[in-house]
Amino acid sequence: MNEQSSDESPVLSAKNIVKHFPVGGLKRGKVVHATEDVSLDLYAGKVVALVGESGSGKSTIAKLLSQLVPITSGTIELNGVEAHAASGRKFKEYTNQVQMIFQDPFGSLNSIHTIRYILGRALQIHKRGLHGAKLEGAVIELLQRVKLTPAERYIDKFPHELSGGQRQRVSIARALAADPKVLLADEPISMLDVSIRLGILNLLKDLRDNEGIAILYITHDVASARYFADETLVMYAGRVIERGKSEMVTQHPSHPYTDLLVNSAPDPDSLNALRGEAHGEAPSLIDPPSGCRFRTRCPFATDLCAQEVPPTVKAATGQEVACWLYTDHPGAMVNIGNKGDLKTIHDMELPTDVKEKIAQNKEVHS
Ligand SMILES: Nc1ncnc2c1ncn2[C@@H]1O[C@H](COP(=O)(O)OP(=O)(O)OP(=O)(O)O)[C@@H](O)[C@H]1O
Repeated sequence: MNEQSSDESPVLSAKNIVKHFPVGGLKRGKVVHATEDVSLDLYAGKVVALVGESGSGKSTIAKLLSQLVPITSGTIELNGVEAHAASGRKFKEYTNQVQMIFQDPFGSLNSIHTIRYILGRALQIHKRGLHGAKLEGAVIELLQRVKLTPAERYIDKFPHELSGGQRQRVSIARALAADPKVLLADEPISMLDVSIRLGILNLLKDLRDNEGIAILYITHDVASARYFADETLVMYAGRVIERGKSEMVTQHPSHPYTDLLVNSAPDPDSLNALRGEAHGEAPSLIDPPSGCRFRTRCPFATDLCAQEVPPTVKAATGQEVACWLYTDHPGAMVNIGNKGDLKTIHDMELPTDVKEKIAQNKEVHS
């Protein structure tokens, strides 16, 4: 499933995780199929990006991996041991190793406390018995780890006295107070000014490279996944539809949806503006399409795509892709195949009507 050597074990591993949220009101008794059969592995010193448009299930994955919400089925393993961390001591042991960083550095820090208090409190939660000069030293060390230096300049400030980027650094420092093995970063830069985003990504890169922290990086932004992540997983309507080395997934997308996503960059959410239009409609997750969930928007869809969920196969470009086009099935419109001839949907000899449909699709989405 990934490019790691087989003797290296993942720190955090999700196997076939499913999350169905019950819905109320008129649709009582039904469920939102938020994530379906998602597997992913996070390794020490590696970043995995999860990309996809809004509502594709990215945040749900982060919440499941952080044990903030229970999984419907599947398993989560931390250091090879199945994790059931619903509450109490086990939950604390789990969160000592797996920490989340949230999108909103404005809302996630309590504005009535100083940075000294916020970080000191986090340290005391995770390391009992720390106080006095040792606690002060540990707070300063945390500020240094997130490059808020000299630490004395920041330690007595309140969150509202800091910039968005500085606040996000404090949020990261708070997560580091636990000395985690894994950081789950849910859109950590999307609310920040464009000019300071790179600084935060570079800080996370340093934590990956120098401290060996495993990072899940959730983003809408394909370009930042390419810059920052070793591996990229693309989600569509709750399913992973493509995964592989970030460079390949973002530069040579295999799945028709990834192709659309990459070509709608820099703002994949422009896709959302199209909801309701023929080519842009994202499917309902209460009654998701049968078979491939992308088939309602896909120029290559055939009856087969409606009948069966496509298997995940290896494309010639190395990515794993869940699409009938990459199989030899006679029911697929064409077989791009995984036969080693380095073809993707870009260099296909396509029927004119399909070419027109793709062009129309891209025009609508650009
Ligand atoms: N607590 C909940 N109850 C019911 N449905 C939920 C709940 N949380 C999420 N969902 C639904 O699950 C689906 C996936 O949502 P999720 O927030 O994981 O997507 P996302 O890709 O992270 O989107 P965004 O980028 O906007 O955060 C959506 O249809 C959402 O409405």
